[in-house]
Amino acid sequence: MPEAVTPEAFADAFVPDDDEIAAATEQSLELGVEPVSPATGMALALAAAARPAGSFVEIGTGAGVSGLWLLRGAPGAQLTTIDHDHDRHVAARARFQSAGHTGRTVRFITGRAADVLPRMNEDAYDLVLVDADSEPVAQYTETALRLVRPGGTVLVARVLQQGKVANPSRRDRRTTVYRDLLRGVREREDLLAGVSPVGDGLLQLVRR
Ligand SMILES: C[S@@+](CC[C@H](N)C(=O)[O-])C[C@H]1O[C@@H](n2cnc3c(N)ncnc32)[C@H](O)[C@@H]1O
Repeated sequence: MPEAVTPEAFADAFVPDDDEIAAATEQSLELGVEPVSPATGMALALAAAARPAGSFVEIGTGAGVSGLWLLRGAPGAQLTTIDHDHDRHVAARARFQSAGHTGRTVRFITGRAADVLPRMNEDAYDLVLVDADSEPVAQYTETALRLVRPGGTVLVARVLQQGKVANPSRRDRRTTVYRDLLRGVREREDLLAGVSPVGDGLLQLVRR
């Protein structure tokens, strides 16, 4: 078992190494993208594994780390991944190919989420991961809930914002956006909602 000083570090160290994900992580950092943490990635893989042949959407490809995790959990799934940054998509495409995922498995849509999402089919996907810009996160989440079929899962990364969301004295715009998102989904009868403190916080929603 790994030795680690904090529960978070322990949870990250517990995740087995994966060369492809390590390479994508390195490339992300070179491109100035913060990828999901190893423990968050494994949480994505575990959620994905429940839909082995599912159709997934990812908002915020980066250099491919979170997408590789989703496909590690469900190698038979199909992933549509959206990012407005062309260079990041070039990098991610290379990483997916290197990991053995062909164009039949991964579809890239290069564009702004606000333009792309309204053109996607509703009730058509099994899982949507939201990990893009923060200001429209509630809007993305609402749209994601329309894209998934009943029983489908929506995951939203980084919802705890380095602990700021849990601290009521923190009222900056970004923190408030995530706090309002969590408040808004907590008691909805059409959802099952939970927050996991993994990484920077992962909101997990199931559409009833
Ligand atoms: C935090 S990074 C995603 C990291 C990635 N999920 C991972 O774990 O490797 C956020 C990504 O969202 C993209 N992005 C930001 N705003 C966007 C928008 N409005 N539409 C589409 N992509 C956006 C950025 O280019 C960036 O690659």
